Amino acid sequence: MAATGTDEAGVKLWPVAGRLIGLMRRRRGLLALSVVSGTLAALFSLSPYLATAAVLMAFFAPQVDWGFVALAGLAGLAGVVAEKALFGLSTYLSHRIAFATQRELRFELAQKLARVPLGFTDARSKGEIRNTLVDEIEVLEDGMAHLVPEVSAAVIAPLLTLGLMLAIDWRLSLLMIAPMLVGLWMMGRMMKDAEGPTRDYLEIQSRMATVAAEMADGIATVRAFNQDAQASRRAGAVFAEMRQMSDAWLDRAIIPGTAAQVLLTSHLMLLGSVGLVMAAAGWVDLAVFAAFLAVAYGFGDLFAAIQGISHRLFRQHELLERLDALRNVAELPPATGTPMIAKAAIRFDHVSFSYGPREVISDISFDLPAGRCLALVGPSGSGKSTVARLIGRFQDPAAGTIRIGGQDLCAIDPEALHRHLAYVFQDVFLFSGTVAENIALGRVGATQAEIEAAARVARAHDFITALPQGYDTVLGERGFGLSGGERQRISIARAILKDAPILILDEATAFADPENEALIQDAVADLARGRTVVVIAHRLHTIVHVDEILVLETGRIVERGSHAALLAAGGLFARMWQAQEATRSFRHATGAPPIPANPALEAAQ
Ligand SMILES: Nc1ncnc2c1ncn2[C@@H]1O[C@H](COP(=O)(O)OP(=O)(O)OP(=O)(O)O)[C@@H](O)[C@H]1O
Repeated sequence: MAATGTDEAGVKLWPVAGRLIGLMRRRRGLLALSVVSGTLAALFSLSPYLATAAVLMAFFAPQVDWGFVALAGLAGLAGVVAEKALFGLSTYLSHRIAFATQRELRFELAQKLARVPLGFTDARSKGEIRNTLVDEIEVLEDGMAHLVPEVSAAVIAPLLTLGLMLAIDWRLSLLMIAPMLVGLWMMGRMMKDAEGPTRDYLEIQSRMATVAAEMADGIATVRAFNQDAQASRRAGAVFAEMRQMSDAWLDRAIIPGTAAQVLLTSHLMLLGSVGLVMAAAGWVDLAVFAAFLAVAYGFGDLFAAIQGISHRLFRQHELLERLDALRNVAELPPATGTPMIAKAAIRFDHVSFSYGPREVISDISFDLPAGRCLALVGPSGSGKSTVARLIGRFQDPAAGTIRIGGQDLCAIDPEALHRHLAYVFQDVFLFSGTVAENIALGRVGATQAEIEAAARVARAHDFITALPQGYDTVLGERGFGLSGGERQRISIARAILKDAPILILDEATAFADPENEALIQDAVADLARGRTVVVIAHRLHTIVHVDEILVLETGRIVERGSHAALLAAGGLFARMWQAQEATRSFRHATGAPPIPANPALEAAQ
């Protein structure tokens, strides 16, 4: 048994059990009840063997007491009934506790994900997070649910029985447990060997989840680029890796595993043969020997249960480590200041930011008074979105300070901050729910009338009412069924409903249908009016009248000023403008629909 307590690899199973129990500590009353009923069940499980032993001892006595024999038989039977009932109760309770704990863990992790910098979820694949949140916590639940009844069965009852047996005859007791102890020691060695492979196994399993999620999420892109074969090859490589490591583990485990199994079940043979010789020689009482044989028979089952629990606990060890890794991710430091924002003015003071070792924002400063509009322009990858995300404190800057209403962003309560900000991103996330629920994301508790009013301003009401169930139409996992333009308008409706004083707008790059685009721009115009606006602009003619334009290149502000001033300066902005104007003239010359100007930002003045 010692081998299961601490194997030499340093995987200490008792602390793992302790941690699992720790996870369930909130329900310690029920847990105690489960332990008591599990222990009693384990003790009662020995009753048929003890009853048989008693019958055999009575049978070998000089005078057979048939009344006692009948009583022992009945007691054995009653013990079996009690065992099943108590085991059922223990399992029922431990499952209830485990389900509740599982829910708490998932909830805790979901909340945690809301508090970590968004960069964390960017960097880790969605599949990996989903794997921990869904699959790995499911396995932990299994560990928690089976821990108490199985530990009771595997440890407490054998220990008590062993004590009793030792008191009756230590030599026969030794014969009974010696091969088992060697078998358990071998199992411990195997677990030591399995530590690395188990970690690899879980890591590959996590990668498989990532690949599966990518295949499901990116299926359209994969097909569009005719990359089915390539994607299948990538997935196939991970599946093959999993198979290879499972095969290798099987090859390594089969011989010691079989030997351990033989040892764990050979106690009956050893006790039977050596004990018989001892009984024949008169060294032990025949009745005691017969009783030991009966108990040893049941003892084997109990030791087999130790194997089960050790295996389960061993797996939980790795899962707990992975869970801890997620639970211990550093959160954005909590705000220390007041939850109020006085004015919707934004100021960047020498702000820099890096993704890992790579600096993507370098020494950026600007001042955006409340109610004004700032445009961020620049080549792809120049850092426009990163600046916008820093305003929402998706990440904290590595250097410099960002202030809203004169307060350091880090001193503003995150909830207050997000109440003051509305984002309209290009990539609109629609969750599985009705259209109304998706719009109501902008303000919890919004009434149907408010939702509809927002949808009208967002020029979304007409297409929504044309949907099969109108506002009650359920949208798919990623808003399946709505066009890009329609998604944008849902997103604008959300922002209108939110009515935040600061608007961060990532201007949609392209919509095939100019009518749709005109609608969006009208909606944005209404949304932007009277707010402080930061717009990531891709089409330069849409920001002709904004208060200030920042031109970014590789994370630095290379030019700044009004549209006219930047054109006159003849720098990067002027070159970008000329390139876009050339495209617009070409579209005009070829009769392609004109790209409408963006009245939104003019209206925001
Ligand atoms: N999660 C991330 N991890 C590492 N690097 C990132 C991450 N997100 C963005 N970057 C890098 O940061 C730089 C700035 O990206 P950002 O998205 O801010 O540029 P952008 O100007 O908005 O580009 P675009 O116009 O193409 O949207 C880019 O070089 C990009 O590769």
